[in-house]
Amino acid sequence: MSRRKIWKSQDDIESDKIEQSLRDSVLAIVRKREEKVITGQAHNFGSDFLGSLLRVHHDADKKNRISIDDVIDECKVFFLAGHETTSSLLSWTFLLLAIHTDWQEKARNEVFELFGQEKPTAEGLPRLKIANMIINEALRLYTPAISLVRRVTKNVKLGKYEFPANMELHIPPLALHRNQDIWGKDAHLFKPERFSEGVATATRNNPMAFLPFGFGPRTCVGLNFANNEVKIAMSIILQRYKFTLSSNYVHSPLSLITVRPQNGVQIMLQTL
Ligand code: HEM
Repeated sequence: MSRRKIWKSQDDIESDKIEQSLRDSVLAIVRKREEKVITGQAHNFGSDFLGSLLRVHHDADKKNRISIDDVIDECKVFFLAGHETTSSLLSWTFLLLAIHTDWQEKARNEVFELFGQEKPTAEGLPRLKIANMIINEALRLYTPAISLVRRVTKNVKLGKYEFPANMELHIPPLALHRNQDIWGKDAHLFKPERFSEGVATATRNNPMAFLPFGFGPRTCVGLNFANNEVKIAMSIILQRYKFTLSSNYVHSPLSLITVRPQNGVQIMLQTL
């Protein structure tokens, strides 16, 4: 049953407007892509995510089709889930590299060894071992998503705990990521070397100890995409600049869907 408010506050009106304009923007992109096929400028909808959605939307068999509202919703989910999280990870990674310039130097050396002054390549990205360790350590200390939500489908007994059906569980990855029993007394310190032998060794084969992308069937579908995106941005910046933290920076992590630096991360760039 859909619920409609009889009286709308100023915030409700504003939020409806924003939703409508978001929908209109996505719809304009969708229509532009469709137009290309209709006018014969393109033979198909494209090989990216939007192309895949449009193929299903226009499937010859009506039973397989998804509605235009589904297409728009999927685009909104991927845009929001993919943008906020990755920008949060990039910000924290650069904060940590601006403070720990020894690791910045190690990461830069690796980038130069693999790519020189050239653009990062798809084959080279999985070989960025130091960058991977740094990204994992940033994800551990400043995990962008600080709550994973699950609903209990039936009564369950787990050890001394009983969970009734329909209960909502909020799992806090940050509490696990900074737990000294799991990570040791230096759990609060930035030490990418923890991940030198991979995540399984760092967590002593406890997959629940490190949950930046969640776990199980609903684990983040953009995990590899995000990892590559951050590695590309990191490589391009490291190839061009050295950087340190500005004295204007005030540490104030703010939890607003993701955890972000409230006032941004101010860094001082020095051209190489
Ligand atoms: C650093 C970047 C990212 C982080 C930390 C992150 C984190 C997460 C987490 C914690 C979940 C919930 C998993 C669970 O409940 O077990 C999730 C789900 C999801 N993420 Fe990401 N994500 C990131 C980037 C992306 C990107 C780039 C995309 C898309 C391009 C994306 C798309 C999604 C989607 C669609 C879901 C829902 C999956 C489902 O319910 O089946 N994420 N993400």
